[in-house]
Amino acid sequence: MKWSENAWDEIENIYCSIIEMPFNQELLSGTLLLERFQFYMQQDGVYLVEFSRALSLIASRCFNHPYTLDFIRFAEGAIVVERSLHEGYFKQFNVTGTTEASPTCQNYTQFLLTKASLDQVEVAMAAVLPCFWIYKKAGDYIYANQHEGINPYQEWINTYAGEEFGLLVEKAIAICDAVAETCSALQREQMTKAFVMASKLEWMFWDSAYRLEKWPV
Ligand SMILES: Cc1ncc(CO)c(N)n1
Repeated sequence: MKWSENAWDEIENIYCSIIEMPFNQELLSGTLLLERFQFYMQQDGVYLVEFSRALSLIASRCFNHPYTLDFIRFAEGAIVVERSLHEGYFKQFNVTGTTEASPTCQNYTQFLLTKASLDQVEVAMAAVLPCFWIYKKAGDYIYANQHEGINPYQEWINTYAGEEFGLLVEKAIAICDAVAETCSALQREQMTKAFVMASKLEWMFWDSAYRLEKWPV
């Protein structure tokens, strides 16, 4: 069994819970309150900047030139999506100003940056994989189950259900499987642990947007 198959089995229940979340169900029906989507967009802007820094760190730590190039491209992709958020949705939905990270966004991005800088690079690669894989799966699910008619969030749905993003995701999974082959059982376990933790944080990210999460102090 490939490492990724086993890792996905570990998070299947988290993924199922993610697609059932009110945020995603309302996104697919187009009924999600604009305020919640705006909150999400703004936090995702913060997230994507830090995510691309984590990917760049991993790129610099790869031993193998093709992987370095792949991670540089992933980092570039995250910045391109962030820019298009600013130029598209931020304008369309009147989202302004810079934002402080919410508690969950802070938790998630710092987790990724810590893994990317301090952990074994294979573990860092596993930590960023849910960001690709869960979004692809959730994007495909939302795309396939969306309702007839106009959905104000269509462009977002198309981004993650799109073929271009799908190719990046396949590559990220294939790299994790290839590096897992070179790891010990203990190291593979650490990869899976990081993968599961990032999946929990993905769940929390949507939940925090739905709740319009604030700092308690
Ligand atoms: C929180 C989050 N995770 C993953 C992605 C997709 O890269 C995103 N845009 N935002």
